[in-house]
Amino acid sequence: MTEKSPDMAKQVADRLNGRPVVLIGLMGAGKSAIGRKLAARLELPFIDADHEIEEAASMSVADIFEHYGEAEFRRLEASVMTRLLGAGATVLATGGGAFMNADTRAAIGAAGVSVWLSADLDLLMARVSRKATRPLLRAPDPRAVMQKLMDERYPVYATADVTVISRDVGKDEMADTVVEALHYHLCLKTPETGTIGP
Ligand SMILES: Nc1ncnc2c1ncn2[C@@H]1O[C@H](COP(=O)(O)OP(=O)(O)OP(=O)(O)O)[C@@H](O)[C@H]1O
Ligand SMILES: O=C(O)C1=C[C@@H](O)[C@@H](O)[C@H](O)C1
Ligand SMILES: [Mg+2]
Repeated sequence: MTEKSPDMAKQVADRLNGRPVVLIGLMGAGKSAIGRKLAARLELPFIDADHEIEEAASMSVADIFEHYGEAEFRRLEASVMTRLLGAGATVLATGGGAFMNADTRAAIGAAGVSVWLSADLDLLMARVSRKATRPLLRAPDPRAVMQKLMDERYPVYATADVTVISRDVGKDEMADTVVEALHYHLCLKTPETGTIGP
């Protein structure tokens, strides 16, 4: 399927003016899948932070957790995020925990435009149950883990510049919705009132 509004995407890309769009959200929210389609619409490079971490460590995220522990993964994640945020205008899909690091959050705020893909528990569980590669969910009750992560993280994710509710619609429709939300944030909203300008 083709994108709905190439003009809108072009205006968003112009307004980004060298800044990355940084996608945040829980596992299964669609950061990687929607991020790839968003990048195509904005004609920007797509970067997946989890993939970059795997390249830097020459091993999978699951293996880093298993062999070095979560704390070491978080250190590596923070350092990779610093590097990626300096890469100019890109669409950057973060790992689900990256925005929970205060330094990383501040760096995202300074360098980029953050977009939270917010999704409810049922949708997330339906999505993540397709693959067993996520180390945090290798637990006796993955749904309870996801609920706990939602409780801890959603108040922090909610500080993102833009929030898009992840709906059970196709990926192209979701990517179009993100373009529209970015267009509203970057091109229509006035900083003073938060409403549509001038
Ligand atoms: N809008 C959508 N419609 C249908 N499937 C989707 C949609 N968004 C994501 N998916 C699918 O859900 C699964 C999880 O999505 P994805 O891997 O993009 O999540 P993520 O936010 O990157 O998660 P993680 O933090 O674990 O990397 C994938 O199989 C993806 O293709
Ligand atoms: O939500 C999280 O903390 C994680 C999400 C994934 O993207 C990976 O970064 C890793 O599995 C941890
Ligand atoms: Mg991902």
